[in-house]
Parts: sequence; C-alpha cells; structure tokens
Amino acid sequence: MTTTIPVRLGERSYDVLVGPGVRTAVADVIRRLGAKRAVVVSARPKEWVPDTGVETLQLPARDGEPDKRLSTVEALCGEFVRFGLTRSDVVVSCGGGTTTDTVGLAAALYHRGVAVIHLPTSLLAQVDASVGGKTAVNLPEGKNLVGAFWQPSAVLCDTDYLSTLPRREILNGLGEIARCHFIGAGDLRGLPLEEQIAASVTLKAGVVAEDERDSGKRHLLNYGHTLGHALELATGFGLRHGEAVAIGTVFAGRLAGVLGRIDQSRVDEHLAVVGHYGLPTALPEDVDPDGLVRQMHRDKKALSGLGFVLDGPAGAELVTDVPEDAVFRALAQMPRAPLDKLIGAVTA
Ligand SMILES: NC(=O)c1ccc[n+]([C@@H]2O[C@H](COP(=O)([O-])OP(=O)(O)OC[C@H]3O[C@@H](n4cnc5c(N)ncnc54)[C@H](O)[C@@H]3O)[C@@H](O)[C@H]2O)c1
Ligand SMILES: [Zn+2]
Repeated sequence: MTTTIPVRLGERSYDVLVGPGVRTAVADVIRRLGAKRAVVVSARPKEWVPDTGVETLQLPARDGEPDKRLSTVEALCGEFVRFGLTRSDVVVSCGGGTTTDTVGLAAALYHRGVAVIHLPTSLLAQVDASVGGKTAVNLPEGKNLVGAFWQPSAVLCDTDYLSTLPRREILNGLGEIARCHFIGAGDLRGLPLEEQIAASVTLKAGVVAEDERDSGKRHLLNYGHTLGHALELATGFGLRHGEAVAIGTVFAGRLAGVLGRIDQSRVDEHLAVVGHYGLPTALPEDVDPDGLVRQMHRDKKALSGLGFVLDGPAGAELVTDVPEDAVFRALAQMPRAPLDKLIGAVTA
C-alpha cells in the first residue's frame, strides 16, 4: 500500500510517498517535471536505484558525517557541469540523511537551484531528514553549519530499503518516531512500521507547512532534542541521535512534571512510550549534570535562559527561561545506567 502525504507550501508544494516499492515512481515525477537529464547520487547498490526514464549519470556516494562537507558539494557540482545538467533537469539523492542533506544542498546551490528528488533509505531519513527542505553540511567547527532551505520536488520513502538497515539504525529512526507521540501524532504504538512512518511524515509536513523557515512552530520537532544534543556531545557521539533523543524525551516528561505542566501519569507515559520501542530511557552513568546544563544553555532555543519544548495542558510548546534548579531536579530523577548497557539494551 502507498500512502501519499502532501507538503503544502504554495508553489513549492510536493508529495511524500511512503510504502514498499515507491522508488519506481521517480520516473513519473521526472516526466512531470519535464527534465531531460538526471544525476542520481546514490549510497546504495546500483541495482537499488530505479529507472529514471531519462538520460542519467549515476554517481556513488558514501553515507556518514565525514563526507557531509562542502568539498563533497563542490565535487558533485563539478560532475553536474561536466554531464551538462541544466537548471531544468533534476538531481536525485538516494541514501541516509547525510546523503539527502548533502545532495540537497548541492541541488540548492547548482545554478542557484535545480530540482531534487529524495529517495531516503534509512528510517531516520524517511521520517525526518528528507522531508521539510532543510539541507546542510558540516564544518570542522560543528554540524549543519552551512546550509539552505531547498524543498524537494518529491520524497519517495520506499520501505523496501529498510530491509537491509542494521537494527541500531532502525532504532535511531524509532527515536524520532517515539517523540511524535507527544507533539501531535497520537499513539502510534502497535501500528505497522509503514503507518508509523506515514504518521510521522504527516506530522512533520503539517508543522513545516506552518513554519517553513524554522522561526516558530518548527521548534516542536525538537521535542527531546535539547537534552538529546547535549547527550550526543557528552558521550562523544557514543549514542546515536535517535537514542539521545529518546532519553531526552523521557527527560522532557520529567521536566514538564517538575514544572507542574503535566500530571504523573503523563510523565510516566513518556517512559512507557520510549521503552515500548526498545529505546534507552536512562541517563548514561558518568555524564555530569553541570556539563549537560552548560551545553543546554548553548541550544538554539535558549534565546535567554534555558529553553525546552515541553508538554502541557495545551499540548507541546516552547517554554523559555526554565529555571536551572527545575532542570537539575528533573535530571536527578532520571534513572542511570552504564553507556554500554544503554546501547546494549537497544542492540539486543
Ligand atoms: N535536513 C533535516 O531536516 C534533517 C533532519 C534530521 C536529521 N538530519 C541529518 O540526517 C543525518 C542522519 O541521517 P541518518 O541517520 O540516515 O545517517 P546516515 O546517512 O549516516 O545513515 C546511517 C547509517 O545507515 C546506513 N544506511 C542507510 N540506509 C541503509 C540501508 N537501506 N541499508 C543499509 N544501511 C543503510 C548508512 O550507510 C549509515 O551507516 C544527520 O547528518 C542529520 O544532521 C537532517
Ligand atoms: Zn532529530
């Protein structure tokens, strides 16, 4: 079954297709765009790349943060020129979120913007990275520091790609799905994975339609991320992003409880939902609360004081100037476990 989710952005609107085999729709999308040539940049095996129906240059890519950098964008654009790609042609990305981000930025910059279609192949890229038009690469100074808003012409979330995804990468994506429970998707537990992907994309599409440029409502998507980012750094990226967000989601529940925004049963629901997905729910044993709070002060939501997206009587919203002592109290309430046990829990 294929689910079609529209991302409504006026003349930049597009569809996200979710389901087995949807990658083959790429030829239809390209025909509708009227492109005569395509460059497919793929981190997956050649036979996984669908037929485009037009003259195509296929370029290999490598997923992973090391290649998500400006020199990759420059190299891709050079290949586009040598192939003769014009502004009315199309670029296709096929890979994890690092590849869709990098190829998306190359498409945004080449000739000041050429159409791009994403074929995300990791769960995280299907539910999050490929949808919404944010593209970026890393600098040695930090992640995602150079980027552009560039909406794709279509996103094809072919769930057949997920069959070869390592278990830990599935869990990485489930971390993002779990947080959707608290930002408007409702209870997705027990649904087939494909429906959970579609629900997560629908939620993101709605938020992006209201706040394409991340100046307001898009903050919601950062549920669990303030502590999550701090934990990724504190563990030297020993936790995958989705794992850190999972722990951050449990923490967001505790903090909302400490602040009296939600009752104990809703606090407990955070633990239950994250635990349901087999994701870690405890803080790594040796992380220091002072260090975490220092790092959370650097979060982009911390315009002044500490900022978190927190559940409350009117649903989740951005809460600024959260008192430090409440944050320390919520951190102190978190269970603790050795890092290898946390990761062990998810790989079991
Ligand atoms: N643009 C956005 O809005 C946005 C949102 C969230 C995350 N991101 C970015 O996405 C990136 C993370 O994405 P990711 O988790 O996909 O990382 P990734 O691209 O590094 O992929 C994770 C791992 O899964 C492997 N993989 C991917 N698909 C596979 C498949 N079908 N079979 C087997 N292995 C497969 C990759 O080779 C890699 O080892 C980060 O750089 C993050 O900044 C962007
Ligand atoms: Zn995330």
